[in-house]
Amino acid sequence: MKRAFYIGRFQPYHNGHQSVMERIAPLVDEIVIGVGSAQLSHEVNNPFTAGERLMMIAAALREIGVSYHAVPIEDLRRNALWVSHVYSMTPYFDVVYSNNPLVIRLFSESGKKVQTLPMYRRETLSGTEVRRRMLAGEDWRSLVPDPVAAVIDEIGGAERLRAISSSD
Ligand SMILES: Nc1ncnc2c1ncn2[C@@H]1O[C@H](COP(=O)(O)OP(=O)(O)OP(=O)(O)O)[C@@H](O)[C@H]1O
Ligand SMILES: NC(=O)c1ccc[n+]([C@@H]2O[C@H](COP(=O)(O)O)[C@@H](O)[C@H]2O)c1
Repeated sequence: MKRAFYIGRFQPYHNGHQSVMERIAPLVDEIVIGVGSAQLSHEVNNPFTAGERLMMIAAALREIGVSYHAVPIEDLRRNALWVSHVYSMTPYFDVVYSNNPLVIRLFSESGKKVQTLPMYRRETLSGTEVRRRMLAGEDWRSLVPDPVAAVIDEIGGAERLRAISSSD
């Protein structure tokens, strides 16, 4: 059984994340997905709860049909202990896929195999751009899988983000 680990904040889950999942899925038996900064929500840069992000991931991955475990992971103030913290919360995995320099450094130093993947249409596919468009009232739905847009609509995500932003 080969498992890959992929962590992100998924604020929200977008088509860049989906392209990463599609590329990893054929290479492994299961994907272990870390929902990072799980303690954060209701902030302009982190509007969604860990539970809401789990709903987005479930909706998106139903389309791919990959086996996965999604695990919320809260941040820890000590980077040197973070990899052990992740291990304590996740099923065993063989390889990490990430483009985050700190994540790459911490897992590499622990001896774990780390792979990077090329960014996919990064000029538009970022959580930052999806949130910017939600705030500006521009089209954000085309940047996320349709089932994720449905989840965000169901929880009133764009309205929440605008309300949080205007009370800042
Ligand atoms: N367009 C993309 N193509 C490939 N990988 C991506 C893309 N966008 C993000 N990633 C990668 O997915 C992982 C999780 O990213 P994250 O959830 O922080 O998304 P983000 O779009 O970078 O978010 P934000 O803009 O909110 O900081 C990281 O390793 C990140 O580099
Ligand atoms: N010390 C820590 O808590 C620590 C270290 C490295 C990464 N992380 C988390 O891992 C996730 C990485 O995801 P991104 O690639 O989306 O930034 C983030 O949620 C980040 O906060 C946490």
